[in-house]
Order: sequence, then C-alpha cells, then structure tokens
Amino acid sequence: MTAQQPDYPRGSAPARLPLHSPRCMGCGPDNPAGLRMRAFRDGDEVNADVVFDEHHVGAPGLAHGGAVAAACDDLLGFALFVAETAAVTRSLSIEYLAPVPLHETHRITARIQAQDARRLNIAATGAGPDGTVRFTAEAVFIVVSLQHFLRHGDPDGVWRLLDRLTDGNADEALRTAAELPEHPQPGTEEGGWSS
Ligand SMILES: CCCCCCCCCCCCCCCC(=O)SCCNC(=O)CCNC(=O)[C@H](O)C(C)(C)COP(=O)(O)OP(=O)(O)OC[C@H]1O[C@@H](n2cnc3c(N)ncnc32)[C@H](O)[C@@H]1OP(=O)(O)O
Repeated sequence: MTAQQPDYPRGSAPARLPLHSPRCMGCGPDNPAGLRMRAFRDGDEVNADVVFDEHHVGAPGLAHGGAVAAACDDLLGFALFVAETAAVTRSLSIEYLAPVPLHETHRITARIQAQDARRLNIAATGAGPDGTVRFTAEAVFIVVSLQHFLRHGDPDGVWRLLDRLTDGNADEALRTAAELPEHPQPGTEEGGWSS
C-alpha cells in the first residue's frame, strides 16, 4: 500500500504550499517510497497530514522513528514560507511521546518560534486522529542563499523549483543570485525567497 495523503478538511481556507520537488521524500507525489505530504499555510502556521505506511515501518505496525523525523523535518522546512527565506536544517530534535501506528492520519503543525540573525528556531507537534500529541520536534534552521543549493545540489532541480516559485522567472532570479553570497543575512534583499 502507498501513502495517499487526505485532502485538507472542508470548511477551512488554508493556502496550499508548493512542493520542494516532485520526488522530495517528504512532499513529492512522484516518490513512491515518500511521505507525500501536502503542506498548507494557515496564518503563521504550516501544517500537513501524514499517514505512515509499509514503506515507513519500524516495529511491526508502527512508524519508524526516522520516518517520523523526516516528516517533521520536511514540514518544518515549509515554515520557511512564513519566514520568507531559504534555510536548511542544522539540528533537529524529536520527542517521541507515544507510538505512531501505521495507516492513521497524523496532523503535523509547525511554527517559527524565534529568529536571530541567520538562526531560526522552528517547532512542530504531531497529533493522532483524536488530537493527542504523539511527537514533537524542535529545530534550528540556518539561513542560506540560492548559492547553497546551486553549489551543493542539482542546479537543474533548483532551476525547476525556482521557476515554480517565481512564476516562470527562474532565469532572472538565478542571474541575480549568482552575484550573492552563500550566507546572506535574513531580512536583507539577498536573504529572501526572491534572491
Ligand atoms: C530561494 C529558493 C531556494 C531554492 C531551493 C530550495 C530547496 C528547498 C528544499 C528544502 C527541503 C526541505 C527539507 C527539510 C529541510 C532539510 O532537510 S535541509 C537538509 C539537511 N541540512 C543540511 O544539509 C545542512 C547542512 N549544513 C550546512 O550546509 C551548514 O552547516 C550550514 C547549516 C549552512 C551552516 O553553515 P555555516 O554558515 O558555515 O555554519 P556556522 O558559521 O557554523 O553557523 C552559522 C550560524 O548558525 C549558528 N548555529 C550553528 N549551529 C547551530 C545550532 N545547532 N544551534 C544554534 N545555532 C547554531 C552559528 O552560531 C552561526 O551563528 P552566527 O554566528 O552567524 O550568529
């Protein structure tokens, strides 16, 4: 069985956030072993529902702790749309409060707690179907510019992501980014998504 995430419940009006990439382990619909989370922004919070399945087994019938951490890391990454900056996880700490059964929907909700220069503290909770919190996450993300992804990752993939984020203006965004430092200061022109 493959994870198929439920749509956001009716009656609410959150904004769907763009994928990190089609094959992202957390949110990519084209990754058959991924978590296929759909992330939404709701005010200053972001959230996604996750259903762990046979791809994510730890103890029989239960989600692997690493899969839970991956789900948290990915959703924490979506909080960067609230901060309007690119950043990467420097540290991630998970509290496993209760076992996480496969095939149950867990709602993960994340929020930025603090920002100090390049450092963002982001926290998340993961609740089971009855609302009981089964895991929490705390992370430090460090602001980076586009250069980080271009230098260390796949430039073509970055171009495609940027094209989606800038409504088809990736070339212009990349031209600008080529002149920027890899480690910008948040709140500056080079620290935002548009850099
Ligand atoms: C625009 C379009 C984008 C397009 C593209 C986007 C792609 C979007 C894909 C996202 C996907 C998401 C998925 C989930 C998010 C991942 O999973 S991200 C992947 C996992 N993380 C990584 O790969 C990061 C690897 N680490 C690194 O590259 C480097 O260590 C870092 C994080 C860039 C930092 O490098 P650095 O700047 O050389 O580090 P350093 O100078 O030691 O520290 C910087 C600052 O952070 C502070 N710091 C460091 N560690 C800590 C800590 N643990 N606690 C507190 N403070 C700390 C330092 O004190 C320092 O502070 P200041 O002195 O500047 O005030």
